[in-house]
Amino acid sequence: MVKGNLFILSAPSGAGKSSLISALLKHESSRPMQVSVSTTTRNPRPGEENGVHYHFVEKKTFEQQIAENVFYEYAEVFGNYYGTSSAAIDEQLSQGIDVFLDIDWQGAQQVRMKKPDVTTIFIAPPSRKELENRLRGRGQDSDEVIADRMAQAQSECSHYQEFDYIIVNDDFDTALTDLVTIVNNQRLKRSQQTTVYQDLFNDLLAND
Ligand SMILES: Nc1ncnc2c1ncn2[C@@H]1O[C@H](COP(=O)(O)OP(=O)(O)OP(=O)(O)O)[C@@H](O)[C@H]1O
Ligand SMILES: Nc1nc2c(ncn2[C@@H]2O[C@H](COP(=O)(O)O)[C@@H](O)[C@H]2O)c(=O)[nH]1
Repeated sequence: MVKGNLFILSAPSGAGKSSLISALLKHESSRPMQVSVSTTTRNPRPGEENGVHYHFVEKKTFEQQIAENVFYEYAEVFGNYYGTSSAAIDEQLSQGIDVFLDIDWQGAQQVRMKKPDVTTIFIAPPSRKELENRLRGRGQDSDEVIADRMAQAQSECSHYQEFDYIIVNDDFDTALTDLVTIVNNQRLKRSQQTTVYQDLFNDLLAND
C-alpha cells in the first residue's frame, strides 16, 4: 500500500488554517485525509471538545509526555505547550491516509528535519488589519489575547520563506482551490504512484 502524505499548514493565528483544513476534509477526495489532533496545555475555548479539537492536558502531563518521547514535534506557543503525537500520525500514514498538521513554524522546522518529504504550506492573511478583524470576529479571545496574537503574527510571518507553498487566504473559495491543487499535485508525483501503477508499467514495458 502507498503510504499517506504528510502536509503542514502554518500561519499566524486567525489567518484561517483551521477553516481551510476543515473545508478540505469535506471536499471530494481520491484518498482518505485526516487532521492530526494535537495535545495542548491551553484552556479549551467555548465549544471546543477534548479529543476533537485538541487533547487538553495539564502542564505536568505534557512535560511527562515530552520525557517519554511521545511527541513527533512540540513547541511553546503563546505561553502554552502544543505537540503532535508520533504514534497517531505514524499509524495514519501507514494506512495510506494523508495527514494534515496545523502547527506553528517551530513545529514545522522539527518535522522537516525528521521527514524531508513533508509538504509545507504557509497561509498568509491578506493584510494585518484583516488578520485582526478575523481574530476579533471569531469572538473567542480577550483583547489581551488578541494583542498577544497580533504581536506574534510578525514572528510567524518572518518564516514564510521556509515553506514550499504560499496561499493568501483572501477569498476563501480561491484559497481552498489553491489548497486542493497543492494536495493533488503531491498525490500525482511519480514517487507516489509507482506502486499503484506497477502492473500498468509492467505491461507497457513488456516485450511482445
Ligand atoms: N477567507 C476568509 N475570509 C473571511 N474570514 C475568514 C476567512 N478564512 C477564515 N475566516 C474566519 O477567520 C477566523 C479565524 O479563522 P481560523 O480559526 O480558521 O484561523 P486559524 O488560523 O486556524 O487560527 P488559530 O491558529 O488561532 O487556530 C474565523 O472566524 C474564520 O471563520
Ligand atoms: N508546534 C505546534 N504548534 C501547534 C500545534 N497545535 C497547534 N499549534 C499552533 O498553535 C497556535 C495557536 O493555536 P490555537 O488553537 O491556540 O489558536 C497556532 O499557530 C497553531 O498552528 C502543535 O501540535 N504543534
